[in-house]
Amino acid sequence: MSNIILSVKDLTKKIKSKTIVDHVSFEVKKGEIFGLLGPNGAGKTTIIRMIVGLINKTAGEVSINGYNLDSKYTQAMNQIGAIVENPEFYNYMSGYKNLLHYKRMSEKDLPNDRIYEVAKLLKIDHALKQKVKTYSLGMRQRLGVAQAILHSPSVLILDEPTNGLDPQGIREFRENLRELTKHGVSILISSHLLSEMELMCDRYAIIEQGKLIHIESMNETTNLEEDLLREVTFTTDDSEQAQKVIKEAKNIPVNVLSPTQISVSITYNEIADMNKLLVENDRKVFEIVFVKKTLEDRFLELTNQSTEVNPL
Ligand SMILES: Nc1ncnc2c1ncn2[C@@H]1O[C@H](COP(=O)(O)OP(=O)(O)OP(=O)(O)O)[C@@H](O)[C@H]1O
Repeated sequence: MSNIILSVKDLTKKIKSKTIVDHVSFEVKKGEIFGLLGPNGAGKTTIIRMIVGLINKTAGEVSINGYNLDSKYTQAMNQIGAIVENPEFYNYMSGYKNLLHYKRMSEKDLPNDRIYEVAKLLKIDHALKQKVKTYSLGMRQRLGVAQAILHSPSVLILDEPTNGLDPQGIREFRENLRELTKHGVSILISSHLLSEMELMCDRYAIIEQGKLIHIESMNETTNLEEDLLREVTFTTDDSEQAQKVIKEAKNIPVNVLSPTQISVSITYNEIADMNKLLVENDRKVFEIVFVKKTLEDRFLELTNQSTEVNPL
């Protein structure tokens, strides 16, 4: 069985003469959380709407768990669970009844136990008897995911799912999604919030003006071995002396940040040498801080934008 659950090839959407999505290709693997990241208007929602069959694509191919969206539409759709707009519920019915109603509409003959199973997975089992109108936004969101995965899809697709959630809600939601991946569900998620994507995704694609400009895995973003210059801060007993030692030995710029702190731009592999140099020249080194590259750094490097994307 293939490890690729969702495959998108040359997906394109034109509306009149405007190309909104331009030959976008990516793959989502089993059990991974894959992010579509990009500023407002980049085309993320349009990509998702094409994948879930809400709008027609102009060109390209989508297959979900091996089923081609064009030739095996029903089978492909059965593999998808999605929340593209805010999920709608019957507010005066309980969470359980909402899920039961949804289950009855499902093509699959699902056992009632499946309701408890998904509710437990999303940690709303304690609230199943309560009316949905009493649910917090976070709980409604989780009920939406429970509903979307009721029929055991291979891939869950979420468009900006944390919009409006508070930090605690976002955190819980993140944990819920991670839990789902442990049960083999793959997740495609879109967001313009860099920090959120950084914590949530295993891999992400950057979308800009309808084009996919880069795919990267989160470990690449924080890969310490790569040969890139980073800001490293050394806390020593004497900044002036430390600066002198480094300048004489290495002839590189040294910033004095405080009487005890200096910073230099070096690679990860040079940190140990720099420490040795300072110690051998009688400096006491108390702390070394290596500034890891964040997703925001990568985003700005790749897109050259001053950032429409909220860096929070
Ligand atoms: N039906 C349409 N007709 C014309 N233009 C459209 C249509 N749908 C989307 N667009 C345009 O396509 C571009 C991409 O929109 P899309 O909603 O996919 O972006 P997005 O990355 O999801 O951004 P957001 O986070 O704001 O939803 C935007 O410039 C939008 O105005």
